[in-house]
Amino acid sequence: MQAMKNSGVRRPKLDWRFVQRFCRILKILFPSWSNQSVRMFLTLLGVTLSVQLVIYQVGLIPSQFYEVLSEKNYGKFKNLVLFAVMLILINSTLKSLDQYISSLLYVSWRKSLTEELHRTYFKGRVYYTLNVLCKDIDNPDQRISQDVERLCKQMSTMASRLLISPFTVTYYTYQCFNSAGWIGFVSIFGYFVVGSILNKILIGPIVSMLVEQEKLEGDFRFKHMQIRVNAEAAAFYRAGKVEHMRTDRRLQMLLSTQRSLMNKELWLYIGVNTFDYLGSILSYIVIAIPIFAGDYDGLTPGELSALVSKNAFVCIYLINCFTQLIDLSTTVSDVAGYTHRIGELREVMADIAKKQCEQDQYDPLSKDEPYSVPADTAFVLDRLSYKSPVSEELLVKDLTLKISQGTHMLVVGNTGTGKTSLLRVLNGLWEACNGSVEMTTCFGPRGVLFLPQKAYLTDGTLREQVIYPLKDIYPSSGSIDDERILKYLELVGLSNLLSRIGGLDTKVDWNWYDVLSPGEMQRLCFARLFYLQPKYAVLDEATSALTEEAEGQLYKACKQLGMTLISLGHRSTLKKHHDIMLRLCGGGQWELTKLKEA
Ligand SMILES: Nc1ncnc2c1ncn2[C@@H]1O[C@H](COP(=O)(O)OP(=O)(O)OP(=O)(O)O)[C@@H](O)[C@H]1O
Repeated sequence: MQAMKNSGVRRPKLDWRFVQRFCRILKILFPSWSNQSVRMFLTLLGVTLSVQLVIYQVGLIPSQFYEVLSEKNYGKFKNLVLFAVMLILINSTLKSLDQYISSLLYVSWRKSLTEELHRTYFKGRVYYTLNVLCKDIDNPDQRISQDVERLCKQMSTMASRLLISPFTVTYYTYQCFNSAGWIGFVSIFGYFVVGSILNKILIGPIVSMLVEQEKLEGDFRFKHMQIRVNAEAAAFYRAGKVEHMRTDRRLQMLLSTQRSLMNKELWLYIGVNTFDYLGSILSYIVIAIPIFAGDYDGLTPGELSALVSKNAFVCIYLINCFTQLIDLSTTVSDVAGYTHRIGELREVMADIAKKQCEQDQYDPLSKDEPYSVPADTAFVLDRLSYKSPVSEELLVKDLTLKISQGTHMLVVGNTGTGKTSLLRVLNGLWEACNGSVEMTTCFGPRGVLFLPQKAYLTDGTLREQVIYPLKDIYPSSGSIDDERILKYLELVGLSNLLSRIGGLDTKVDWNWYDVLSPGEMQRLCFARLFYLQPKYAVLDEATSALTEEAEGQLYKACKQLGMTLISLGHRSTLKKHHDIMLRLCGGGQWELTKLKEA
């Protein structure tokens, strides 16, 4: 909403930018000539052309009936009926095939476009920056799931009509020119041009309103998702009333925008329908011109009515081709709206990905020359200063320190002093304002692993929770891997979970956040840590929901497994597990103290 109100932000319209964005999307939908979508598209073209040939034959049938009936020729009449039935059967089969291929195209397009968006979305840290730090774009999830779906649906419904129109327009223009002369042909074309200009004017405001409506649709859905995810917390507050009010408020905003959109669409509908019905009268005016000019004076009434019927079909069909194009206006306005939303998302994601790629090039690990930092060091911070993205005040100023193997470090400080932000900077999620931070070891099982403050559980089986973020177990380990997982589940005190769930690989359809207590979630995250056994474990209040005794056991186990710990926390009992302590004092100040003598 805010973005739309900014005077600097261009409103989405049916303009050149739309054409560019649309062409870029087309490139994704049709990546190469040998692509499946291209083959389907060509088949669709073949089928629609065949439909047109059959329709042309069907259209000529009434005039043949006039002729046969006025001659009272029973034999010809019988053959004509059989011919007509056959044509209708072919026609209905081809039309069904047309619908079927359009649906297949929709699925294929949706796959290509969504997968392309996913590729950039999940590249590096793009999804984080987009969802947490980037304020330029609303509801990326909705754009990827719903907007792509609707765009592909609308395009697939348009496809066959758009595909065929150049052929039908050319053919029926030629026929119309033959039967009604240049006056008929020019008047029909003029009529179409006027209709198109009017429609372009009427579509203009609809596109930007549709974009706004989709944003509000996303906000409304997000509100429901928020309640779904936090149902228990809301229920403890007995927050039904307030959430009801807030959710209704979002619904009202959405519905009022939908109403305004419909008001604008009303004018477009009036335009489209008037164009349709005026078109049918225009066809008779076009036919009337040669009749009143006396061109057909020599014909008998039977011949004249057959000719009028044939000419009427040709002219009506040409007008119909144009009205079908004009009827697409509402679909075009939808396509334009979704194209802008998806195009905008692609552009922002590409920008973020490019920027992150440039940043990563400065990563010393990716440089060719040997790095001078000792191998037993994980992070080197040199006069590092950072701040939160929305504030100008430094959280930490000129922090210089090395995090080395075997030296366990505790980071403490008041709320909001920037402890978790330090980890964000170490992980490359946030940029430093000044100075440098270098991660001199890799990320993952053999290097550094972060346990964030909010335990993250993915969807899937218990095994998938434990081995996360690995995709599969180590292929060679087989049953040894099972034993390791079971051992670590026991070590963290979660063996009961295994019997509760029914096995490591039992498929679960619940949300892990709903069935585990915060303590159990933290224990599960430790099982993950033990399984992955990194050299360095960065723990952000990872034991806050556990007893001090459990905390002690888990820290001991980490050390026995050879991990160097970097912990954040408020508890004084944490001190005894660490060698040095970094205190963040706020306002950029910090102090480093030794907890144990070496
Ligand atoms: N995504 C964000 N966008 C803008 N500001 C943020 C964001 N995340 C955190 N901040 C702000 O940055 C400051 C430091 O936050 P941080 O999470 O590092 O605090 P912390 O010291 O870890 O606090 P706590 O002890 O409560 O975990 C806070 O003022 C916070 O509001």
